[in-house]
Amino acid sequence: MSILTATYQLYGKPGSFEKKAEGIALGLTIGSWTDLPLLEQEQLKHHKGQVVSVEEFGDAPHPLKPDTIKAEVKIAYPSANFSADLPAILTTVFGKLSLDGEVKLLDLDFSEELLSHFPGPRFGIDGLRSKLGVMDRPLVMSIFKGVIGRDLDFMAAQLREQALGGVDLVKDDEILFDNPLTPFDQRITTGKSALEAVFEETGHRTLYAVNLSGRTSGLRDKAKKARELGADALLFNVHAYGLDVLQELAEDEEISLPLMAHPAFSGAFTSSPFYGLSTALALGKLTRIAGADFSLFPSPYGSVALEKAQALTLGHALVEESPLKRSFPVPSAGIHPGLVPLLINDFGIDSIINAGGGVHGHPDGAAGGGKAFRQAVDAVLSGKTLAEASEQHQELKTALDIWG
Ligand SMILES: CSCCC(=O)C(=O)COP(=O)(O)O
Ligand SMILES: [Mg+2]
Repeated sequence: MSILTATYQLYGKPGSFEKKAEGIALGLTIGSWTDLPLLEQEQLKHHKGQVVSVEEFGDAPHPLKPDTIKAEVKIAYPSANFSADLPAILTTVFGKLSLDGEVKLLDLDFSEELLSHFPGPRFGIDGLRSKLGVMDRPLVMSIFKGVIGRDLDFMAAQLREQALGGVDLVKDDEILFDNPLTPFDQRITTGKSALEAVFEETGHRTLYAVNLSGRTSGLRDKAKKARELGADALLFNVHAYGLDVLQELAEDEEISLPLMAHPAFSGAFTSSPFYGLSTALALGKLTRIAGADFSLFPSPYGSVALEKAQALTLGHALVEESPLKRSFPVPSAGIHPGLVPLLINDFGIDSIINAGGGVHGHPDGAAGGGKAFRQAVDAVLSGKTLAEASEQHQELKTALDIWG
């Protein structure tokens, strides 16, 4: 029988965790197993959660309750207890438990059999690289900014500038929804012709990820329409909808488009050190399992920073060895060209450098901003410092002068 092992972080008095763990293992599976008649105990034992390990950290007291310490507890759940879908899994391992005091779900370890029920990314890092024909460097992505209240002409001009800067991808900002000035369908068709024009002029290919938004019941048809209209990729605010909605989109053969998961809303259930899910689990492992080809998350050094160890664990969860394809890590927020050496050092070349303000805020416009990022990437890959490269590249020099 296959199992799913959950790792939890708890706080409590030293020596109290075995009992607490046993309570969770029972409470989330067969309830008061020990009070049942022997025959029923025997019949139900295959459904009982098992405490796998309890590790106390005596040197990690609770910051506000110094008589309690941190512990990590692993509990294995028989897969016979749940159907092979994320709503059932999350309800089993962290349903009512998520409401029961300071408990944080750190990780879930899927058996290979259970994992086989999930799609993972349809394209993954290799598929996206093939689409773009870029195999040997981090991709560079920029974000539409200030498009709310503006029309399609503004959008097309901004897209053209970004593409001329040499970025590989441009994505909608996650706060751009359906609206009369830049409707979904026309964003796709207008974007496509703007990017095709740049390709014909320069030979550089840029893909555009349009924000798939609206009521859940309409998403599938909207995504299919996007494909018919020639969309390159879909941005999706997965955590506002739920991971299972992402999975539905990823599995649909008639959609079959790269899916870019935005982290909007996830801070509501990942940011607390005591409650919710770890960011690595929510934005890393589960987002990959559910089928995201890209996962955006706060980088450790930008304007909305994630603690470095968490960001690295998250990035690793997207690319670690697995039967599933790899998702692109996209560390984001407040990124400028001066951060490119750190980004490549920490996330490797199989990652995406993503910037909004760092592209549009460049004094030479978005085209200059895009070029500065591409110059920074080339400098790092050829073993030059950014300062050295900036002697040859004016756009990079300007960016470094402003942002450092
Ligand atoms: C918090 S990760 C998502 C980043 C994002 O959505 C964004 O728009 C970043 O823009 P910036 O101008 O900070 O590059
Ligand atoms: Mg944004």
